[in-house]
Amino acid sequence: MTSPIFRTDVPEDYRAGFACFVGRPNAGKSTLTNALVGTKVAITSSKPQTTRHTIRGIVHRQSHQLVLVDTPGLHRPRTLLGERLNELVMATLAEVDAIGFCLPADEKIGPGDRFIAQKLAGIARTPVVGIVTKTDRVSRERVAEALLAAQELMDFAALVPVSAVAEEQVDVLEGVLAEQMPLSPPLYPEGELTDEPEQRMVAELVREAALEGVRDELPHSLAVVVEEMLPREDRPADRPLWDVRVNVFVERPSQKAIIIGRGGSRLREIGSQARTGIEALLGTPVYLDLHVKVAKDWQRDPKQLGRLGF
Ligand SMILES: Nc1nc2c(ncn2[C@@H]2O[C@H](COP(=O)(O)OP(=O)(O)OP(=O)(O)O)[C@@H](O)[C@H]2O)c(=O)[nH]1
Repeated sequence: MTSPIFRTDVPEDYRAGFACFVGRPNAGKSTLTNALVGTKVAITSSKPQTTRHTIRGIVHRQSHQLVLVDTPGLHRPRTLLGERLNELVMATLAEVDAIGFCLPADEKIGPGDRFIAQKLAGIARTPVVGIVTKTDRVSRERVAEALLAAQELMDFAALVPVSAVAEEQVDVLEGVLAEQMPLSPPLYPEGELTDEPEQRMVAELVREAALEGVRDELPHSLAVVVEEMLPREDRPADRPLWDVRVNVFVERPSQKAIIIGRGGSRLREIGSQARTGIEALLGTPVYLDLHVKVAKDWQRDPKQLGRLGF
């Protein structure tokens, strides 16, 4: 994906490579990525299917480097967008050095998990590590049961129970994933946490804010595009301000009304929450200009999908 930086001071047994997490919606993939990377890179939300884009976080250590590729959930496609997402996931899976299959400890294995297991079985080259997530939510007995159930599901290179929230076993999982990486010098320089363009992360922050507390069907109908991100001219050097112009696309006028809220109240809340995140990300105050637009049936229209960056 990126050309290696050849260093002479790394140990001979240094390992580096790509890993990604799969699992049904809400399995805990984004939270786990954040726990490993230690910074909020991937966007989490209590609503399923929020991770649309491939966002990488990098775990850089003395002995290994893990480049985490956070993919959208692999699920049965219902729309053209769903199909595109699955294609994207399969393409990513074929390229990585290890796959972490997340299975939440607080839920039984279901058809969604079997669907993913069957897909993964088709990628023979890549080792799959089974990860029983959210172990803090259940008893030790239930964790043991979940591990046994996972073992029945498919052949794993290793099986690790973990809690990203309670930070239990995160280091163990990191070690197990590192073992699966090929011998290689680091692929990215130290300190580089993500190679996602900032604009994409800004778009994700707005998307996350817009999804807070809305009805379940809305997430699929939202796309966010950053139109412009510029430092404002005529500002003193010690008091910079960035202008960030963002469009939120929905499919129907009724959805536009939900996002905007009574007298624009929801949109103001979305703007203020997103701005806090964007300011933290960019390290500068921003003026956020948010617009809500209707793009009819964008999920089914290839031309619109292209324009919206899918
Ligand atoms: N208690 C507990 N909750 C967790 C843990 N990991 C994730 N969660 C919660 O589970 C929900 C889903 O987590 P995400 O990390 O967004 O899940 P995801 O698999 O990335 O979800 P999608 O983007 O929808 O595919 C969030 O509300 C998290 O806070 C954990 O270790 N313990």
